[in-house]
Amino acid sequence: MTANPYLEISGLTKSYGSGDIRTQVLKGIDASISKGEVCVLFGPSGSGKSTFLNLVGGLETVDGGSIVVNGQDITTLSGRDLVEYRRRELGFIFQFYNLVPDLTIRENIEVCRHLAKDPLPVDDLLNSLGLWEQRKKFPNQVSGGQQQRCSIGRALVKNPGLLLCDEPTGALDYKTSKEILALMERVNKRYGCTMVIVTHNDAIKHMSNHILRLRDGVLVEDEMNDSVIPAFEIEW
Ligand SMILES: Nc1ncnc2c1ncn2[C@@H]1O[C@H](COP(=O)(O)OP(=O)(O)OP(=O)(O)O)[C@@H](O)[C@H]1O
Repeated sequence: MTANPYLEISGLTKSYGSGDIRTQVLKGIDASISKGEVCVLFGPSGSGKSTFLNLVGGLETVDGGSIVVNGQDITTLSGRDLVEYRRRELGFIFQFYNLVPDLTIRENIEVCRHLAKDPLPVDDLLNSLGLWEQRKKFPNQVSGGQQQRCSIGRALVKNPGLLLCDEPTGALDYKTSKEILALMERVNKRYGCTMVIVTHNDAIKHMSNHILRLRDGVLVEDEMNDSVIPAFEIEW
C-alpha cells in the first residue's frame, strides 16, 4: 500500500448484463496511487481498462468496493455531489478530442473555466501548451496534435487534481504522439496533477512512475518504476 494515497481503490467489482449473459468485468481490484504520480494502465482489449476509468471518473456506478479520491469515497456520492466531484477533481482526455467546432481554440478552453473554483489562467495555459499562435483558429484549422493539445488545455483549465486519459495518443502519428506525451509530462510536473493513462502502447511505461496491468478483470501487475525515462527519449 502507498503512504498517503491520492487515489485508493479497494475490492472494486463491476459487471454488465444479467442472468446468463452477466459478464464480470472487474473482479476485485485493489490499487493505491500517490499524489502527482503518472500511472499507466495496460491490458488487452476487453480486460476492463475503460470500465476502470469510467468508475474512477464517476461516470458509472460500481457493484462493490470503494474508490477514495483525495479522501472522499466517491462510490457513496450521487446526483449533485457526483457532478461536483467531476467538476472539482477531474479532467478527462480521450483519444478523440470532441472540441466544439464553432468555438476557437481559446474559447474551447475558456468554456470549461467557469466550472472551477480555482481555474488556471488561460493565457498561461495557451503558452505552456504551445497553442498561443493557434488561439484564434477553429479546430478544423489546426492539426490533430494541436487539437489534442487543446483538449488537454480544456481538461487542465479547471486545475483538476486527477487527469484521466483514455488512449490520449491513439489517433496520432508517432512524432505527434511523442510530442503529446512530452507535453503531458511537463503538465504533470508544472501543475502537479495525478495522471492515470489507459493505453495499448507499452512504451509509455518508461515515462510512468507506476505501472498497472489488467488481464480479464484482474490486476496482474502493480509495479513502481524508479527509472523514469523522459517521453522524448522513448522509442517504440
Ligand atoms: N456498457 C456495457 N455493457 C455491456 N458490456 C460492456 C459495457 N462496457 C463494457 N462492456 C464489456 O466489458 C468488457 C471490458 O470492456 P472495457 O471497455 O472496459 O475494456 P478495455 O480494456 O477498455 O478494452 P479496449 O482496450 O478494447 O478499449 C468487454 O467485454 C466489454 O464488451
